[in-house]
Amino acid sequence: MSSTSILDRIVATKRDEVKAASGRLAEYRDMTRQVPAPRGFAAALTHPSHVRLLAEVKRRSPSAGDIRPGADPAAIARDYAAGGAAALSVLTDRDYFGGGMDALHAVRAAVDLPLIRKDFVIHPVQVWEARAAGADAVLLIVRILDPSQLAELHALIRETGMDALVEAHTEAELEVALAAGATLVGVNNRDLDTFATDLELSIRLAPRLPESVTYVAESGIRTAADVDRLGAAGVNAILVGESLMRQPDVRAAAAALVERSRAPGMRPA
Ligand SMILES: O=P(O)(O)OC[C@@H](O)[C@@H](O)c1c[nH]c2ccccc12
Repeated sequence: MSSTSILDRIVATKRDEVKAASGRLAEYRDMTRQVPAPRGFAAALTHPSHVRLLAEVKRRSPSAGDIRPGADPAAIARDYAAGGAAALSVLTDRDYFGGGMDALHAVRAAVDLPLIRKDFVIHPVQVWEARAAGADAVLLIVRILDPSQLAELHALIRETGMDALVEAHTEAELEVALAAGATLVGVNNRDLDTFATDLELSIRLAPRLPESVTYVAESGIRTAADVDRLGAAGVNAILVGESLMRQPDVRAAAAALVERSRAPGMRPA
């Protein structure tokens, strides 16, 4: 029996979205002249001895269902900023994650932190659309791109002045990310085909990362003890969505992780 994975379905949806939007590429490119230059996203996630929090606005996911239905992205973003997040991730996929470009625009207007457009990016129009909305970085997922697409999109993101967060889920994908020249790399602890999450993955792969690369551990991060383990492994930043979005007091929850991530000796010298 063959089954279509959720990731395949999401990418099929993206192909439709991109087809509908591709005629607006020039319009988005023109709009980028009116928006402020990108803020340093990777720089905000890099500190010699602290772990930095990249906090995600995430209302829903295919694995968890509703996480915080009806959440106001701008209000969540302000709470994350007040809690000490270094940068924010905004899911712009509508059908599977309950996000949207409207959420990215709203968050851009609400906070000054660097922002990443979190989506399943497969086409240049999505990069220009992100920059036109004031994004400072764009996610690229190795698993859904062939090497020439990855190279093309990576180069385009850098040309716009944004940073690319290149996401891997296996050692082989990590090698592809590094070979593409990525200087900001994420290891997603969640398998996008099965949704199984294993925090150990980003710890196991940490030694593969050169010192010059900013390393982000992604998904399934909940507790101060998780931050300790990831910090000891040398990660620069943690990408956290669901566990923060589920808290009644989002600001306090973010602040608790941030406090831990600044503890002395958090990252090995
Ligand atoms: O909600 P979590 O488990 O804290 O995970 C956040 C983030 O890592 C996750 O949303 C994510 C990482 N890579 C992605 C790619 C597409 C969609 C979502 C993701």
